[in-house]
Amino acid sequence: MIEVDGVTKRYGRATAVDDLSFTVRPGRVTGFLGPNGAGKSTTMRIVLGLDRPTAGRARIDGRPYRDLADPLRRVGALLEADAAHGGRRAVDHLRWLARSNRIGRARVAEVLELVGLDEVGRKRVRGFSLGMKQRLGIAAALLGDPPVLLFDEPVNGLDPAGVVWIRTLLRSLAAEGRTVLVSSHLMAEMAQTADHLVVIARGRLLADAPLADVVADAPSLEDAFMRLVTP
Ligand SMILES: Nc1ncnc2c1ncn2[C@@H]1O[C@H](COP(=O)(O)OP(=O)(O)OP(=O)(O)O)[C@@H](O)[C@H]1O
Repeated sequence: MIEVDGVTKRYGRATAVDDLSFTVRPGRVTGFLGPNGAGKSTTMRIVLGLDRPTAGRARIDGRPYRDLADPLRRVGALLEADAAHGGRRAVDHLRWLARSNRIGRARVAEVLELVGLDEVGRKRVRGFSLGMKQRLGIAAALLGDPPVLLFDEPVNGLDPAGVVWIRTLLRSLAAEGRTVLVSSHLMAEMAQTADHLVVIARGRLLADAPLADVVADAPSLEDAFMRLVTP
C-alpha cells in the first residue's frame, strides 16, 4: 500500500503538489493521470524518498521510504529509463543493485529473462535502444520481488509488442496482489490497463475512483480526462 497524506511540495514560490492525499491499494493497477506539470513525478519522487515534501508525508506499507531496510525488497520503481551508466553491462548494473540490497545473483538472470533482455545482458547499456533501457529499468524495479511498484511512463519508447508486454506485466503484478502505481499520458492504454485512477492537475486531486466510474458518462477515458482537467 502507498499512502500520500496531505503532501505539499513547493519549489520557491511555485507549488508543484498541493495538499495531496490518496491511497494506492494492493491487488489492482492504479493509473496516475494528469496533464504535463501536474505533479505526478514529484509525488512519486516524494514516495520514494528522493524529494522531501514541504508538508505532509508519504508511506510505503506504513513506513516512510527512509525507514525501509533493503528498500528494493519493499518497493520497486521505474522513474527514468536512463538510470544505468552507459559504460556498464546490463548484468553488472543489476548485480550491483542486487548486492546493495542483499539480493542473490540468481535473481539477476531471472529478471533479465523476465523482461526479455537475457540475450543482451552482457552488452553495454550505451548501445541499448530506449525500449531496451526501459526494459532494464523494469528489471531493476522487479529485482527485489517487491510488493509495491511505481512506474513513471513505463511504455515510453516501447514498440507495439512492448506496449502489450508491459500491459500484461502490470496486470499480472497486480493479480499477484502487489500494489501497482503507473503514470501515463496514453489514455487508450490506461483504459486497458488500470482498474483504478488517481487524477491530479496543478498538484491537486481531481479524482480517486474506479476506472469504470471515471468513464461512466463519457465516450472514452480521453473525454472523461479532458472534462476533469479542463478548468
Ligand atoms: N526540481 C524542480 N525545481 C523546480 N520546479 C520543479 C522541479 N521539479 C518539478 N518542478 C515543477 O513542478 C511541477 C510539477 O512537475 P512534475 O514533473 O511533478 O509533473 P508531472 O505531472 O510529472 O509532469 P509530466 O507529465 O510533464 O512528466 C512543474 O511545474 C515543474 O516545473
